[in-house]
Parts: sequence; structure tokens; C-alpha cells
Amino acid sequence: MKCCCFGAAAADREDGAATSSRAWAHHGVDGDLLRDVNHISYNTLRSATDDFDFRKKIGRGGFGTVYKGTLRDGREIAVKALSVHSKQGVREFLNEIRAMAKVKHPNLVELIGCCAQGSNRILVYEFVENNSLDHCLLDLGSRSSNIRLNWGKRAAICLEIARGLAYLHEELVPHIVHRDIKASNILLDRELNPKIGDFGLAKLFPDDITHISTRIAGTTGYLAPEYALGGQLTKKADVYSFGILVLEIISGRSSSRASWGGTQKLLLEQAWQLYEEGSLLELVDTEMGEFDEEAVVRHMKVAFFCTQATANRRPSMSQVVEMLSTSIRLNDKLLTAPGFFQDSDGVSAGGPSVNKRSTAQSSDNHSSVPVTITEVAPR
Ligand SMILES: Nc1ncnc2c1ncn2[C@@H]1O[C@H](COP(=O)(O)OP(=O)(O)OP(=O)(O)O)[C@@H](O)[C@H]1O
Repeated sequence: MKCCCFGAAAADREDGAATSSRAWAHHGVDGDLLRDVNHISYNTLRSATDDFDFRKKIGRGGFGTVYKGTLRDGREIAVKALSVHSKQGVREFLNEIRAMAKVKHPNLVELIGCCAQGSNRILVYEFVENNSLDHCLLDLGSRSSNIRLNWGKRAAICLEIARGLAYLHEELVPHIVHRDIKASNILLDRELNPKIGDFGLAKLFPDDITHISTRIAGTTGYLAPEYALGGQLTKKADVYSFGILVLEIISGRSSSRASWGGTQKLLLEQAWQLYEEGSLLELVDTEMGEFDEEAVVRHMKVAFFCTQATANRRPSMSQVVEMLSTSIRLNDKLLTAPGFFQDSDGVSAGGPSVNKRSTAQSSDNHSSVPVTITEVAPR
């Protein structure tokens, strides 16, 4: 089997029953799979997290509980113990992990190993120091962090997230559709660079309808209408969620809170209304300090392109990177009203089967309607 590339190796070897080739063969796990996936023994993770002590718990998400751990070599890790819904066979589990293990990008949280011993299914990630973006950004009644993000940092965060997504969608083979882009899945490192987490996880929970509807309900404000209503999951659903995230980063408001200025409107609806009234800058977070107005408006227009009702009018993530990092001219005459999805009784309502309000005009078909979103500015 593959030798672990960090301090866990010794412990893994001590833990022979779990890691010997014979034990793996018993699960139908072949050499190729073992080469691609770095296995870390349960004992190693137990000692890294003081036996999964509650004081080491750093959060709980839809997929399971996350603990902070320290390996023998001092390396800090985030240990995600997946919930009962994910208990699939070892071989199937490792097969799914294989795709995630290949992902290496500065804007994606690195998966450094996993554990599939007994009924445990655990993912081990690099530890990212500054918590998730929602903690320092969103007006959830608790900006629970002391970090304040100025415009320069926010613009950099938008661009880096776009780069991470472009890599997942367009460079990685096979590509990964994230499916759950939102502020709580963006972690900030020591220098406040963003790293996208939780990519590839949805596939570990393929047939679990309850789990899926829980997750959809929890992330309503980010859902592309064609995904929320028809379950059509394509890269363009991620592009849509990215657009919403950009609006959150600029406004400091959560997309999943419908109320704003006394009205029941989604962040995207509010933003579009302000755009039509010519007063987009009213959306800007008052805590952002000084900012470049032109650049902020440009970012908001990019968000509108990303959230177009018709999926094939949305740009690819590499186009988004270009729109955010060069002075390419945005042809906003091509903008039509964005699509949105909202449960009839507000964004916090339940799963996909309840009444919905949506402006989806058509679903994401893959016909190659050539929509020119950007034009090169005359130099
Ligand atoms: N690699 C990591 N480094 C540091 N903290 C992490 C890491 N991964 C997750 N966390 C923290 O653990 C908490 C739970 O994360 P998790 O991804 O499980 O859930 P979530 O994103 O909040 O919700 P959901 O599962 O619905 O996406 C978050 O607050 C996050 O800050």
C-alpha cells in the first residue's frame, strides 16, 4: 500500500489489521486504488483529535462533524467524520475519494487522506486557519470574527474563488461540479486567501433523498432555479451560486435572508432592482471602507451574468476569471433579469417539493447558443 507522506505513516503501519494488503483485498480494494488514495488509520486520527474530544470539535455541517487534529509531526488537520448517510462500501468510498485526492490547487482545500475502517468514513483535510467566509462577512447577527475585509481583499477573494472553480470545472479530469458553493464552504487561510471546501462530497451521498433535500433547504439562497426546481445539476448551477456569493461579498448580507429594508426580497432581487434604478452602490457593505466604485459595479454586473435565468446565458468560470481579472469590456446590454428561486413562504422553507416561486425561463440545455457576454475593449 501507499506509504503515508506525513507523520501518520508510522501509526498506520502499527495498525496492520486495518491497512495490510490482505485486509484491503478482502474489501475488493485493489492496488491502483490504494496508490491513489492516502489511507490514515483510525488510531492515528483518534490520537490526533484526543479521541474525538468535544473540545476539538470545530463545527458540524450537513455531511458530518469536523474536528481539529494535530498529527505526530505537528501538522494540523481538519478531520471530517462523515455522518451515517455515507456508509457505503470501502471500495465505493475510496473510488469517490480518488477524484478528490487528485485535486491540487491553491484555492481548494487539500484532501490529505481518508479513513475507511469498520463503519467509519472519515476525510482528512489540511487545516485552514481563519474559519469560513460567512464568519467574517455576513450579517447573520453575529459577524463572529475580528477580521474586517476591505475592498481589495474582497475583490481578491472573488477572483481566487473563481479560479478554484474554473479549475474544478475545466482543468480537472474528470471535472467536478461542486453543487454547494456558499460562504460557509469558503475557508480563509492565514493570509485570508480563500479555499473552497466540500468539493466532491455530494457524490458520497448519492441516493439519500432526505440528506439532499436538507441540504437544498439549507442553501436556498444560492440555488440556480433549474437545479432547485428540476434537479438539473450542471457547472452552470455552480456559476449561479458563485454570482450570489459575489453579491454577498460586496453587500455583507446573507442571500438566505429575504428581509432587507423592510421588504421581503432576496439579495439578488434587491440587487437587480437597484441596478435598474441606477443605484447599485446602495448595496455595498458599509463596513467595507473606501472602494473603487467602477470595480465594485463591474463585480456586480459579473454577478448578474452568472445568475441569468437561462443557464446557457451564464458564462463559464474561466470567462468569469477573465471578466474579473482583465479590463475586458462587459456588454451589459446583453443582461436580462436574473433567475431566482424562493420557497413561497420565504427562503428558509423546506425541501424541493413545497411551493416555489421562480423566474427560471428555461432549463440548462447544452445547446451551444453562442452568447457573447464580454467584448474586448478597444485599445
Ligand atoms: N479544512 C478545514 N479547516 C478548518 N476548518 C474547517 C475545515 N473544514 C471545515 N471547517 C470548519 O468546520 C465547520 C463545519 O464545516 P462543514 O464543511 O462540515 O459544514 P458547513 O460548510 O458549515 O455546512 P455544510 O455541510 O452544509 O456545507 C465550518 O465552520 C468550518 O469553518
